[in-house]
Amino acid sequence: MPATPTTDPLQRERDHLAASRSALRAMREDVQSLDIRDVTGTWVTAVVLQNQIEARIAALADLADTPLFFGRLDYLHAISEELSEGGGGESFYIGRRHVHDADGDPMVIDWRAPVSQPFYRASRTDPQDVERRRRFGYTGGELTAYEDEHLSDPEESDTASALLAAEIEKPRVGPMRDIVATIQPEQDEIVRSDVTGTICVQGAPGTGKTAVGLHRVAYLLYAHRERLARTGTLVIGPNNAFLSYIEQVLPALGELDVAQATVQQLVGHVEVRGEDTPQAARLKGDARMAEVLRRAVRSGITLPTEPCVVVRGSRRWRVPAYELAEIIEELKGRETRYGAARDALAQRIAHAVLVKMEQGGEAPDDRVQDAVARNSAVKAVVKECWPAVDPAKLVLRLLSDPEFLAGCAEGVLTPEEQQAVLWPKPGRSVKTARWTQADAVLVDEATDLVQRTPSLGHVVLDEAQDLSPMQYRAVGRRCTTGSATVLGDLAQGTTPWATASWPDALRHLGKPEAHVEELTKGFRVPEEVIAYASRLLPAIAPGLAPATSVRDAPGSLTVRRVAEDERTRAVLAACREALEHEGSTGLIAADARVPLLGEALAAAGLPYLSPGTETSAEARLTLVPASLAKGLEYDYVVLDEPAAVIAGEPDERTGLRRLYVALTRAVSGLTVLHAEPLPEQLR
Ligand SMILES: Nc1ncnc2c1ncn2[C@@H]1O[C@H](COP(=O)(O)OP(=O)(O)OP(=O)(O)O)[C@@H](O)[C@H]1O
Repeated sequence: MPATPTTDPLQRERDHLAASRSALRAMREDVQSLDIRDVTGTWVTAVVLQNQIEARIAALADLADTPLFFGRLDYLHAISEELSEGGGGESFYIGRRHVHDADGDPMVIDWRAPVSQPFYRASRTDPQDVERRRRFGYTGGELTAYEDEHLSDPEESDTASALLAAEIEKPRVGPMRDIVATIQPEQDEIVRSDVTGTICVQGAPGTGKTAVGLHRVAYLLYAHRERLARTGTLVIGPNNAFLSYIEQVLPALGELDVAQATVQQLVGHVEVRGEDTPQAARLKGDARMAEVLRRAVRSGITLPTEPCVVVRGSRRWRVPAYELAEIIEELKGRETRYGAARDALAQRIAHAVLVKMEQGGEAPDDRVQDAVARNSAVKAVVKECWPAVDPAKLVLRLLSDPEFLAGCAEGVLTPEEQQAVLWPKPGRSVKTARWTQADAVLVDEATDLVQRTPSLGHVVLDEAQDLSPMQYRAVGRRCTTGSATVLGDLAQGTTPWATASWPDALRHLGKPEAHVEELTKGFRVPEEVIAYASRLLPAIAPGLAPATSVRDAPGSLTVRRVAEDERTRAVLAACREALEHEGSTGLIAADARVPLLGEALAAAGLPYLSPGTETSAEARLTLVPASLAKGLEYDYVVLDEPAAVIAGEPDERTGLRRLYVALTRAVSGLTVLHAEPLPEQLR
């Protein structure tokens, strides 16, 4: 603190920043100086405690390039103790984490605390008791500017925030960043919605779906820390390139324990080496397969023809076949998992034996029932009538044996559909079979029919529009007792089974009651570019509202026709031109044209990266196959030959959707180069 308090408001804020930094340092030193030798009992508790302490020290690190606070709220009235995280004052600094001084009074409040909420939600029509909202601007680690809104002042009118604009325009280098400083009211409603409810967000490209999903996890972990630490949280994305792009957002928000996976990784019971035709993939992804599998799993259940005779000591106890059959029929009628019912069968037979023992004058207890359940005669009945099922072997048989499939699929799949589902060559063993991605999902379903899949506390499912009904089921069983955040854009669905309606998708997920929210304000793509791309909407997703953009950037779109033999040279020139600007550049091309363009870039001495490799100030050009562009963004995009992007897909609508994805990746400028005609919508 300076000796004489300054009257310069900016300096006062800088002083508060400096004081908060030293308070944070003191908090860290406090933790570092903890001596656990006296408090720990065993070696194990010592290790656990030490790990917790180290995690806490890491969480209290002061990151030089992330400002400790980005906003301040001045309330008209004092806030209740409970809401203010212990601070009884009227003014709060909002940041990524809570910082308190030596007396325990807050210097910075966590953005997720209730008292911070008006920073995101208060408006002139609903000031929420906020007199002044202040946003801070930073250059490097230095606090250099602030912007005020006097929400309760009727004389003041709304002006666009220059700091928000600057934040959005900041060049993209490196992985995705957090947006805590500028979450918008409609986004905040999703971020802070209740943990018990599943929410589905339909949003045009760049409306912040991914950002909102990640911030929602951070918020839920704050609001329900214990519960979610126990049950776990998971973010699901379309591929590893995407997951590495987003992987640093949550750690930057102090959340280090959120798992990430693709759907394929979730269902990795078998090694995937084969590929399906689109028709086979569509059928295998169809929800009707769940019924086929259910029947397959239960197909081995038979009724006994012989009684079960249990010998104990000198006596023999006999459960007649009809009684065994009754037990089996009763268990079949219940919707318990196959494996659990199998365990129950042994117990039920043992119970029947016990009843006979009692009738015979004995007084057996529970231990006797357990022993009888393990008796070889009982086990033999279980093995015969309710055989153990190996899910992978079962699916292998289903996809290899036409008669078995016909038996299980009768009345569910037509004979032609059954033919399409069968492998072209029967599989010999689980290890050697050419499993496809869709097959792995079937194995996952079968596994769950045998034994319940454990549920997590919360799952974020990004780019959800690309999942098949069977994939939704696979994700759904991982959040049966938890909730989900489903994010997607129907216009960007590029799989043969892409979602046509969110209510259908949510039904397959097992969350039919979920709310569907729509985001339409785009933060990535400039107006001119989004308007151009939106011309495809009537063809690819009629009924969806086109996105607007928060930014008008005249000159951000260039569409140029070039002669075919000039095309590669024009692409190289456009990349060079884009690289003259600050930030990242993506060259997006049809997958088939990527090798050729890679060679051309190398020959021209232009170094480039693949998606998933982090861009840095030195390496700013990424060569992106159109199939991997989803979810990613670059400051400048050069799009090579739209006709080839369309031709790379099995049908025109999917081709146009792939093109829509490619057209919506640019933050500052998009250059489209084509030798072949553009699709009619873009002419
Ligand atoms: N409130 C915000 N403030 C600043 N930047 C934002 C905000 N919301 C979103 N953004 C930025 O806009 C860009 C697009 O966001 P995001 O990737 O989450 O969109 P999306 O809807 O998932 O897009 P897509 O459909 O293409 O996957 C990101 O750079 C993100 O940081």
